[in-house]
Amino acid sequence: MEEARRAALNRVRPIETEEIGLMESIGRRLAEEVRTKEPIPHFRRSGMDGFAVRFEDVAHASPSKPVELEIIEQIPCGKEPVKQITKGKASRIMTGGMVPDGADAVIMLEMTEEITRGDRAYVNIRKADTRGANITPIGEEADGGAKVLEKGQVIGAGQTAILAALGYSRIKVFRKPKVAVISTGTELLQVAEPLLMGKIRNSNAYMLSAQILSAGGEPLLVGQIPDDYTRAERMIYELLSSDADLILTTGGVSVGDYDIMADFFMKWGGATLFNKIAMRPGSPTTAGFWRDKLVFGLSGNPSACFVGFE
Ligand SMILES: Nc1nc2c(c(=O)[nH]1)N[C@H]1C(S)=C(S)[C@@H](COP(=O)(O)OP(=O)(O)OC[C@H]3O[C@@H](n4cnc5c(N)ncnc54)[C@H](O)[C@@H]3O)O[C@H]1N2
Ligand code: MOO
Repeated sequence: MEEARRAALNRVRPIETEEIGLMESIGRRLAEEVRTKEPIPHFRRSGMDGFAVRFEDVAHASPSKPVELEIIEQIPCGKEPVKQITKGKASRIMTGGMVPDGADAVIMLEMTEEITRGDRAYVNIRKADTRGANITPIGEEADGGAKVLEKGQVIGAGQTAILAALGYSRIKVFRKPKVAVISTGTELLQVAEPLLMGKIRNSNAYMLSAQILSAGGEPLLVGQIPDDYTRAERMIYELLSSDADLILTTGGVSVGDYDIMADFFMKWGGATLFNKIAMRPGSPTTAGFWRDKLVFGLSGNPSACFVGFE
């Protein structure tokens, strides 16, 4: 199987790229690596609601010997602090807030008690914690210029969040490959048709469309044809000079009298890469290429067709 995979992959060329909006890029593949422009976070960030302090001031604080500090500023998220923390001072800070200069620890609100005397506010600190406690230093999550996403990665929820956080409103992605599907089989009915003796509805074309979509391609259901060699040949040659990037056929690749795709791959103008794979289901999976296009002859047997595609 690895050999067959390699034979096919050796023939593929990288697809063109396009630049699209962030929302449209969800589910697509990145055409370039993504690096941070600034460190993340780009300011010292508090991880708790509490008080920004100088560790030195509270190093010996305990429930029985709390340390009292004067509150000099309120720092909600999104505000740049204006006051520096000096000896005996503290600022009230929220989770996600910017830690003021001079502070080197944030004490959780639960370890403190606020008091007011006259028109001044103070806080009693009952626990010292450690130097640097509850502060995310600049660049802790990623340095400025660090590679955070690889070329070729699928843009899922996490990747979308990263792109948004880094300020990418337009994304360079690979174009979706157009994958043409031809279903062969005289027994095939359209999905909406009533059943007839000996006939079945074409389920492979829809199963393959779902697989193509999951793999990031654009399915084109180009036709459902009977086991008629000339029609199949004409359809494939037309597709080879169309804008389809890849051609898939289902059915007719085994040794039966009407297995027209097996004949096609023996006689066509392209090169056949393999016409059997040591796997089950999917043993008659066939592949060839013509100029720069791959054509896969997948089995008609639904489970073999599914596995052959994967
Ligand atoms: N004498 C031999 N007979 C078979 C061999 C063999 O080595 N010697 N291999 C068997 C294996 S394994 C498989 S797999 C199948 C492969 O057959 P084909 O890929 O040529 O497929 P068909 O004969 O056209 O159809 C097989 C089966 O699937 C149904 N089918 C076909 N198209 C569709 C469709 N679009 N949607 C749903 N179902 C479809 C078709 O009616 C048949 O029942 O060959 C074995 N035989
Ligand atoms: O090889 Mo067939 O593909 O067993 O079902």
